Amino acid sequence: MALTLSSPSGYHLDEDEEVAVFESTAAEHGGPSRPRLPEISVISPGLEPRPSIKLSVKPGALRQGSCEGGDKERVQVFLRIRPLTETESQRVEEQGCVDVQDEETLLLKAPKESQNMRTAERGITQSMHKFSFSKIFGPETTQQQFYECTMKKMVTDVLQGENRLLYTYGVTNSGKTYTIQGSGREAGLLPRALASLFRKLQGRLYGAMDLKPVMYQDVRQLDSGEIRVEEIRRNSLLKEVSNSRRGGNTTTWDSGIGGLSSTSNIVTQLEDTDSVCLEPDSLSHSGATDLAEGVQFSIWVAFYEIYNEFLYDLLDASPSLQPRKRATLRLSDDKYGNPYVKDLAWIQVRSAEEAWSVLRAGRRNQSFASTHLNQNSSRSHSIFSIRVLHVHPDTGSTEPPHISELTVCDLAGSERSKEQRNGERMKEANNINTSLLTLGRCIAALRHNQNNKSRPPQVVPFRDSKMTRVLQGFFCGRGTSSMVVNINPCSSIYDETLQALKFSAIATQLVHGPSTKTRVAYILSLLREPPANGNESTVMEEDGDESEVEEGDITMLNTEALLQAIDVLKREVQRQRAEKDALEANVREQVVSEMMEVISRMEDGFSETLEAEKALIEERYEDKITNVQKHLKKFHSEELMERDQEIKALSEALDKTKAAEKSVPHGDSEGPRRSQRLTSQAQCGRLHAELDQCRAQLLTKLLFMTKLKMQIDGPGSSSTLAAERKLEDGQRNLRQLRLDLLRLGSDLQSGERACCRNTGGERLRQDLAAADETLAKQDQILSELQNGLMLVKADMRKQAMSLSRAQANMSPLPSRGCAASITPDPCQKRGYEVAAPGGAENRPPQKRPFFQSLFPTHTPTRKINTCAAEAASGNTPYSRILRSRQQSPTYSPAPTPRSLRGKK
Ligand SMILES: Nc1ncnc2c1ncn2[C@@H]1O[C@H](COP(=O)(O)OP(=O)(O)OP(=O)(O)O)[C@@H](O)[C@H]1O
Repeated sequence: MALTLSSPSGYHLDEDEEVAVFESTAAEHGGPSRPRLPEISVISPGLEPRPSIKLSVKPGALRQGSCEGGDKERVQVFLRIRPLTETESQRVEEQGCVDVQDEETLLLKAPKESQNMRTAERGITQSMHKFSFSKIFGPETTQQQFYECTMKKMVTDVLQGENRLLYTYGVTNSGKTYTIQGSGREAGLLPRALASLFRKLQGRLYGAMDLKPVMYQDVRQLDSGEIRVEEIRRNSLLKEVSNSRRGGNTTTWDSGIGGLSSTSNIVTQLEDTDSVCLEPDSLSHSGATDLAEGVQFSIWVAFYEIYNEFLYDLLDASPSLQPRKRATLRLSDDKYGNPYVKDLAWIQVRSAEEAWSVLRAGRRNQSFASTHLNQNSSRSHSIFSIRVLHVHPDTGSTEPPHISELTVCDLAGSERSKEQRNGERMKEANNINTSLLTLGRCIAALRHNQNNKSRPPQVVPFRDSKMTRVLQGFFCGRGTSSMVVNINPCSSIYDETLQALKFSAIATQLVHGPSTKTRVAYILSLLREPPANGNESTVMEEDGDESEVEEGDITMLNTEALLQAIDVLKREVQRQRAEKDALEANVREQVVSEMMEVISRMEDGFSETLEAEKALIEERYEDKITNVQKHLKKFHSEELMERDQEIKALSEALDKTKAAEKSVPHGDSEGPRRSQRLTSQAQCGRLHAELDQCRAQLLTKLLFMTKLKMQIDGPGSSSTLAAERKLEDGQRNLRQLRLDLLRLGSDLQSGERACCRNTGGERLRQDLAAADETLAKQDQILSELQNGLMLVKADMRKQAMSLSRAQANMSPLPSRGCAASITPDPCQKRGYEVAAPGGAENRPPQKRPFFQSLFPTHTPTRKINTCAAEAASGNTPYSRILRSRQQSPTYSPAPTPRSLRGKK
């Protein structure tokens, strides 16, 4: 099952290629239809799948002696795992995340805290990755063993006229510089290669300086003056090295870019001796090389670095001028479009020691700095080139000597630029990462071109960085390249290690192919039909003017060819544009996905913080609520206690009042209201009885009056009619009075009940006030009724008087006996017939005691009683009004309590 993972390290891959690079071990298991990630991503160098490999082959099981193997056509990629330092072991960095399964297979297992594990947990990637290499070297591998298996053969090849490149790639602090240069007595690949080279060339060295390598891969015949200049330069450099070693001088350069960042006063890791420190038996294994007969070899070396995308010559030291700004070097193309470093110092060396001295001189100028991961971190890509001129001194040939080259490149370590706090370090890290990314893109494009021969070739972006441009030739058929991937087994840098290994996985796909055309050479090849199969230089070969051909001159082409070239270039531009667009889209996509990852990490962080804060706030508020509850409880219990005390006090006061009421039955108005109501109830009853009695009397009187009227006047007498009307009014008033009294009684009873039920002081007071009000109204009604009654009685008296007068007037009339037979006048019995209108005896019997007992201290009642007395006497304004109203034709009886209530 082919995986559709994003391409490693951000290099563009098309689908077919992904199939070749990423294979899944889950394919054999025939997984479910729903796509799911396999447990292990297998990143294989071969196009054919490897058989499954048993796990847990210990690193010690690697065959250290065997260095053969791997496809010769394929670019060799070696993996070297460095041992953990003591400090790292103490930090428990060893978590088994790097597992060597056999000498070609490595299994990476993501540690728990790694980013890879987090993405694996979300199902985006796998947590285990399998990589294959040409050969894996474990932590116990010695420098000698590593040299034997990697570079030894290269030295031989170079002496036989081949071009070879070896470069190290890896995360910072993974052992690249250690591998190339060595440390202490553990000399690295480069010193070993130099020692081996001179050992092989014993007796075959060409000592003269008249032939010098120039430009891309040319040789120049020097004249005597030039030879002298070269000798001076060489001697001064070697002298300077020996002087500085004796005097312990250090050199400080100003890079001119961002202040002092290129310093050589860092303690060199190499032993400061005149000879390369090698094990006694190391050269004995070098073996004899089949060198061509009659050929002598002139060895020239150059050492330069690419720092922040600027080229610096490390052998261009002028002590007299220090400190000074270092001169930057320029990259140029020769007439075939091959790049070379212009004005680079090539120094002829005649022994391993001299080469060693030159190397040390260059190291002093190299840019090192202390970073958070490495105390002595290379901040630049350093390139050491050995050019071997194959000279035929005896033949007298005019042909320039053949030239072969061995280049060793110690790339700066990839790292997270954000880890760098220092601005200069961050800039360096950015530049390092950019150039390494370009290298990755170049390798990916080369592999694409090799794997997709039918498709139009991709432009390899060598020109996007200085480093790729310098090394371009080795990827384009000038020679072969080998890659050493250094890794550090620390779990804390697992994610960076994984990226480095993914990068190398692409390199393992490369095969050494024919040259890829670039620039002028490429254009020329496009113009030739059919392509010139490697003889493209023939067009330009006749041009002897170096200054013209140096940058690649195509102006000598005729117009037709130039127009053709323009068309070709137009098409090329369009294709490149499309490619760049695709690349940009890819980069954008990756940036977005990375941003999304960062955002999701931030989200996780925020939600964690939010949860923590929520919990904290909840805890705080729970505490607050508990406190408030406690205080409220306390407050309420205090309140309740106070209320209880108040109730107690009130009930005591009530008890006291009741007791006082009992003891004082007729207290003042503030006193025992309940007894008043009881008394009033009794009085109402009595009043009711009295009224009934009055009514009976009135009825009797009415009958008597009716009889008298019938007897005296006969029907239709006006005075009798008025009396009848008044009597009817009186009756109506009396009925109303009875009803009101009944209502009063029930009100009093309900008031009494309410009084008993309600224990609240305030409510009691309100009810009492309402009862008082009702009593006052009833008093008023009663007094009105009384007045009405008195008026009726006064009318009756008048009637009685008029009757007696009528009787007196009728005395001459017969039937005195008849009169005697008439029922005696009840008024006479009571003495009404002689009573003066204002006499006290005219008052209704028992009236005063009733009101006095009902409202003993009530002033209005007394007033009413007084008024009633006055009314009875007929002297009060009210009686006068009544009289006037009685006389008026619109007279109506006094308002009843019901009508009063209705008005309210
Ligand atoms: N195989 C090894 N055996 C013992 N020590 C090693 C080995 N590889 C590396 N080291 C030690 O690890 C440390 C870091 O190595 P080195 O400086 O070569 O890393 P680097 O990859 O060049 O780092 P940078 O990219 O930052 O320059 C050094 O102290 C070195 O001595």
